[in-house]
Amino acid sequence: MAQACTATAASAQRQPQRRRGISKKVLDRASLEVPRGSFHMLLGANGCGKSTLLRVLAGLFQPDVGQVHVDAPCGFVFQNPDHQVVMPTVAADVAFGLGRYQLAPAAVHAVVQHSLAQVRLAEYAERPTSSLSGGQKQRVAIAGALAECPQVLLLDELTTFLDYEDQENVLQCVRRIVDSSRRQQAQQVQQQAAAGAAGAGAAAATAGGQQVAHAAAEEAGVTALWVTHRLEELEYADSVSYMDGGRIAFSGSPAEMKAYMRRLGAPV
Ligand SMILES: Nc1ncnc2c1ncn2[C@@H]1O[C@H](COP(=O)(O)OP(=O)(O)OP(=O)(O)O)[C@@H](O)[C@H]1O
Repeated sequence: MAQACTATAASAQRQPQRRRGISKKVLDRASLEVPRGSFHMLLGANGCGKSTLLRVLAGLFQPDVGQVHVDAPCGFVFQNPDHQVVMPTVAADVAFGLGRYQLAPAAVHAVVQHSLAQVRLAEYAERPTSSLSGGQKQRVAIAGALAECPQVLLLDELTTFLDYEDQENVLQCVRRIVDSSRRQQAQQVQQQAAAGAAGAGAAAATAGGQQVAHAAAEEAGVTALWVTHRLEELEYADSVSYMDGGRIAFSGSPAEMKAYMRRLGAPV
């Protein structure tokens, strides 16, 4: 399957502000592959380098060595929604990033409503952002990222500051976004195959349809890369990578990940 993001042997050091002159290796030849159209989790203990790798993928932080590829455009959502949701109303916040595109007000309104519908907050457009729960704010932040039609969502520990119900809501929200993007992609494949059938006769259309289906699988919609240290969030993922000491130590399915953790002696 094609990859939406890759980091190849990325190494990086960081220098704590209070300890100038002392730098610490945070990424140590980290290599990550995120399948296109998947909900991929990057799991690991606090401080192992997950957020740094996510920032490297987003272009917010440069590695010392290594190579990075990310399907553009990509959207980043931060751990603390109070750092990202800053406008007085929900609609204004989702529209914030659209300011650079010179869209007509009606087009902005349509994009905002569509993005809010994707996170199931369509009724909240005129609400003050100060009245939202943490989970609702995270979904508004996700809607703001979606408004710019990303192919990749880079999501940094979104559940850290949320209660259990909000954690579930945000996880389900991302799962739905990936699934509905896949369904839309599949529908486009069918429509294109049907158009091919109408134009080229049934036998040729079957082959043509297969080619289109293959091409669409290569461009399989929105990819979500979700950083977390919570093993219990794995049930929402299609695939997972485990980071340890600045390196990707394991990648596989959630079931394979649990088996790997059991071999390490973790209570899974
Ligand atoms: N801005 C920074 N300046 C200096 N050191 C930093 C900075 N940000 C992170 N670090 C250090 O880099 C290491 C990796 O941090 P990072 O945030 O990437 O890890 P993480 O796995 O995402 O952990 P957490 O879950 O705690 O956020 C930590 O030791 C941290 O102290």
